[in-house]
Amino acid sequence: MKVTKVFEFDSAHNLINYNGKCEKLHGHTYKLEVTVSGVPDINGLVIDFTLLKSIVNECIIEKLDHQYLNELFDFNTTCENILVWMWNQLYGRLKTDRFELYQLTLWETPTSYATVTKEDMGDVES
Ligand SMILES: Nc1nc2c(c(=O)[nH]1)N=C([C@H](O)[C@H](O)COP(=O)(O)OP(=O)(O)OP(=O)(O)O)CN2
Ligand SMILES: [Zn+2]
Repeated sequence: MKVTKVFEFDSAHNLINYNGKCEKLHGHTYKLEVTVSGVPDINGLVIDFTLLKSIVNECIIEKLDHQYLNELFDFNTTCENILVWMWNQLYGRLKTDRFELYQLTLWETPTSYATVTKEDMGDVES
């Protein structure tokens, strides 16, 4: 079974090696969907949403919210590259005998998003 929690954060960035409006400084209200797969425990929880919130806030949101992403990262701050970083931050924190990180979807605008799954990333550790 899969369970998903949705987060939002606001960050500024500009793309590098890019010819277009996104080479200029601009901001997004990013939306992040974190999906965990596993077997419900005896009380019917795959992972407690409260625990999931606490881990994602610590590993992702507190680091990126109201930040200029180009100052934090040495890679081009595309959705795709940010997702790989997020996966590596979260994978080890969301892996137990009963559940694990399954999918991340990052919305950059209401019409643009990227998704990464375990199939894309394999068994990487943070
Ligand atoms: N494959 C990718 N392409 C682009 C990315 C990206 O992360 N991955 N990022 C950008 C820019 O950061 C830009 O902010 C988003 O582009 P776009 O969807 O074109 O933004 P709009 O505000 O124009 O969205 P509309 O909903 O179409 O108005 C560019 N490309
Ligand atoms: Zn952008």
